[in-house]
Amino acid sequence: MISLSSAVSTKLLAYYTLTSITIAGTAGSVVAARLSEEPSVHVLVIEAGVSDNGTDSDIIYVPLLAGTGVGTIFDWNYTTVAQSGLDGRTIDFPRGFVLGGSSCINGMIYSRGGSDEYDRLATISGDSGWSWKELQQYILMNEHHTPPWNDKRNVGEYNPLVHGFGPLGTGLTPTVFETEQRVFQMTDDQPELYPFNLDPNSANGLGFSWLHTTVGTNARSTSASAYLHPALNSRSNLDVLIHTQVTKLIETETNMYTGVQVAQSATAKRFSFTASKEVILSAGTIGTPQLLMLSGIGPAAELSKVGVSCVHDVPDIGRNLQDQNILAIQWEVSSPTLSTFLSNETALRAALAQYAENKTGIAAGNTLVNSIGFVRLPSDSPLLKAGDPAAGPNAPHFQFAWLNTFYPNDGQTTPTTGNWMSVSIVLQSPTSRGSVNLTSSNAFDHPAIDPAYLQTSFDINTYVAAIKTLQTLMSTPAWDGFLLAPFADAANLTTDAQIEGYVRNRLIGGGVVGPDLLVKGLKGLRIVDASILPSAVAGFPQAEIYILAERAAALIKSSYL
Ligand SMILES: Cc1cc2nc3c(=O)[nH]c(=O)nc-3n(C[C@H](O)[C@H](O)[C@H](O)COP(=O)(O)OP(=O)(O)OC[C@H]3O[C@@H](n4cnc5c(N)ncnc54)[C@H](O)[C@@H]3O)c2cc1C
Repeated sequence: MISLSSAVSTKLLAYYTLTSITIAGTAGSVVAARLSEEPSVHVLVIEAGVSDNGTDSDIIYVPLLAGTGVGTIFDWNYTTVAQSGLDGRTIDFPRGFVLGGSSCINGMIYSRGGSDEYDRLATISGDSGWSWKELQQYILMNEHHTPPWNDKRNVGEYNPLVHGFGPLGTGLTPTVFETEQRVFQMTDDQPELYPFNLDPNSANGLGFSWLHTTVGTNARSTSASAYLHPALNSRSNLDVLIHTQVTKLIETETNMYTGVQVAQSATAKRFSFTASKEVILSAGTIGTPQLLMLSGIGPAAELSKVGVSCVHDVPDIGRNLQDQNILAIQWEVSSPTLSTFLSNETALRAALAQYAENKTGIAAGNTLVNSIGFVRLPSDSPLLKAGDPAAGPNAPHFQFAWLNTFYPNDGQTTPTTGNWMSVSIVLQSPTSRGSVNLTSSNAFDHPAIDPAYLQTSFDINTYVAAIKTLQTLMSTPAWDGFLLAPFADAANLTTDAQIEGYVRNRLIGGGVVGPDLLVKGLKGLRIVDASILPSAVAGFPQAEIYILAERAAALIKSSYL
């Protein structure tokens, strides 16, 4: 890693021709590391945020602390604009502000989504290379299954054949709670209603499964730790700048963007770097459209509102923002869960001390969420009359994840006593579409983020259907003797109107390029990150982003050689 001042004064400007410049998020780190495998390619990686190895990096890497990076120095700490679908609330919209991007602060769930998700991408892009079948090599070169620290074998809990040999470590829980036993009791009791799916990372996108998370043997695996640092430690053709924000893309020739302007604060001096080949924009769903618009590439009418002159009028930039928000229902239960342990400060301190000592114990593995269910609306559901927004006939409409603790929604306070578990509900194919817009021409001002939650009747009614499905499922015999009572807030969710009120009050946030990912109509500018996905992904997005970045890197490499 180098500082901006040394990059400017010596090495990068004086001695090298940069081949490409990328940004160090989840996707960008994969692309940079893969490109640097070719010694003739020199890559500069630029990250606005902090190092993943500095102060407080335990928050990132200790598996038990997953989730606590939100709202810290590792987060951009964005908030949305007021959401009319959420009774006017604004909600937090976390994104990673760190080397490795959001892979350092996310919930660690690694679930690819079934084949329908990728086949839809291939159809929309017109490139069969994005289909499930043709992506297999990139799927396998991205992650590998690792047994947990206690060497639990996980036999019958996953399918080794669908896991590969890539840098990212993924694994299953070392510690099983009663919650998981009950979930799989339910699939055993009623397989026709609640089918067991051996691995949600297989082509099958439906059913109830054990869940992989991005926990290697005993630490979180991120795109920084798995891809970037090993490359950085062993190659001289890769440089990383942190605390350095790209403020603008530079048009180096007509319609060609191979340069970037950077700065360390709103008032600091601007510097620029130019690549001989291209700039690979991987600033994520908020950063990428923001940067394009700051550079005059975007919808002319929106740009003129903040005094940015439009150089290329591209109406789609900043449109179609989709976010899969989360809603939890919590139950008090009869035996200890992770919540029991988390509310015992002495036990928590002892676990963190044990982890610091030898990387073992409850802090060394995923314990929060270990089982998941992907469910479709019934085929005769009136909600599907106007069309089915899911990726295909084997793609889910909603997802339930069982959490071994009290997972608070907006406005709820975690109880200090009792044993708790929660089920989070996530819509898989929301039809509401929002936007990202500039609030000023200053790159350091946060943009206006409007996910437009619950703007369509399909979205709100599918939430209502999902909650009713969950209520049925949680009243099957498998849960007898374990569930005591739902948390007071959710105790009276009987009518559709009561359920809708709960959703709107409690919910929390969770085709600009061609098939080659080059920005249409421009040269030297490619986008590789979640902002190019045309629709929300069933499952969880990070796995699809890693896979997409692997193929993108291969396409880019072959275009250089
Ligand atoms: C709290 C949270 C929980 C999540 N949980 C899960 C989960 O359990 N499973 C899952 O699959 N997905 C999860 N996700 C989503 C997933 O992590 C993201 O979709 C994915 O990591 C995004 O990858 P990306 O490469 O598109 O962007 P990011 O990884 O966000 O990378 C963008 C990078 O660009 C940098 N950047 C932005 N603008 C600039 C600029 N102007 N100059 C320089 N650098 C810039 C950012 O700092 C960041 O490092 C979660 C996300 C969050 C925030």
